[in-house]
Amino acid sequence: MAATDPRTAGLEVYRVGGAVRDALLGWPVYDNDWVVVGATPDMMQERGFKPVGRDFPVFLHPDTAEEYALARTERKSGHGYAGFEVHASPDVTLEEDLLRRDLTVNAIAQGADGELVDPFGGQGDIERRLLRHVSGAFSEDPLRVLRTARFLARYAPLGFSIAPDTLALMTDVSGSDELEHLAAERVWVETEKALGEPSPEAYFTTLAECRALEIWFPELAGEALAQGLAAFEPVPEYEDTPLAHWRYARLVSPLDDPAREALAKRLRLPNAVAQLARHVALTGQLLAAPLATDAVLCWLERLDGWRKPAQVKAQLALVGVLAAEHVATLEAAWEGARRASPQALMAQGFKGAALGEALREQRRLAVEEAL
Ligand SMILES: Nc1ccn([C@@H]2O[C@H](COP(=O)(O)OP(=O)(O)OP(=O)(O)O)[C@@H](O)[C@H]2O)c(=O)n1
Repeated sequence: MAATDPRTAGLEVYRVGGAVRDALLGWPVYDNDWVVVGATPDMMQERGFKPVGRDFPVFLHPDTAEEYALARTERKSGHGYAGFEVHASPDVTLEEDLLRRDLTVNAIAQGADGELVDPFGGQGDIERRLLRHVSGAFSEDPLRVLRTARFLARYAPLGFSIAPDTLALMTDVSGSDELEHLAAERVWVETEKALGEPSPEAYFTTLAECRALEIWFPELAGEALAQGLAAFEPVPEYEDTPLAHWRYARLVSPLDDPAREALAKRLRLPNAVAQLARHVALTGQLLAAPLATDAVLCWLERLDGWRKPAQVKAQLALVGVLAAEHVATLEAAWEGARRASPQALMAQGFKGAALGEALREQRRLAVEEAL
């Protein structure tokens, strides 16, 4: 497309990153990233590209909305993302831009003629099924520890592993205080993506191996990880609840409540995810023993089942994959208990604490009947 596109005619443009990698793997490519060598921001804007980068010069193509970044080098000068010195100028070469990237498989460029530029052996590493860092610059961005673990969660089924030297670098980064300086939201974004991949357990076992797990997920370090991973599957398909969120909730379901909440707080989880994790833990506890009236009533109460039916339905979907034989019973218990009506009891003269007690007793009887 670059060859015929008037917007990029005369510019030195390469397809880079994930698009080239996935095309070489024979995977579908939905989204192209481009690097532009020898250009200035003015040249891009004159051609109608829209600047979007705050920290470095990136532009959106006015027609395709794909990202075009000017070739740049980066140097670490402090902690976190504020601490990057970016140098983008027309004299930065393609090789220099590729050198600053994380993994060799992500550092392959493809010219308009289809020719690959691969100075760091990315194609060889794709053939060898190896995730390998490009250079020591890998360590300048601690997010790459999580990204590499996430790529393994995606590509492990293809036979990929992490090169020992790269794992050693990841361990060094975890041992410095760099990883702690990441924003919790970025850690969650990587984790959420990893949880949606074909081998999510590879993400967590890799983080354990390079000792990053104990920094961001200390509650899952050691024996807790094996327990969490054993609880990973199966999860249901339920309306809009993403697979990644079910898996997260199952992973942390063996933890005790304070540990689960501490993790949610550290990761600054979206409320919906933290709540799902609580509910999934409740369901796990319910199913760990034979169904008993008080336990079922308590489960329904803690799911806020009278006011929030969707929360019970989601957990019934989970019961459907964990202990299908209980679904009909629990559904009947819930339907029965929901029929208890505060209005009817008020009409009979109940009020205040006595109303609450009478209501609970009616619900208890309905649950008992269903069991
Ligand atoms: N911390 C990062 C983030 C990105 N990159 C580089 O920027 C490219 C694009 O990054 P991104 O879009 O985040 O990832 P993709 O590789 O495209 O992967 P995905 O398939 O997950 O989108 C990567 O391939 C890599 O070359 C990097 O070196 N270090």
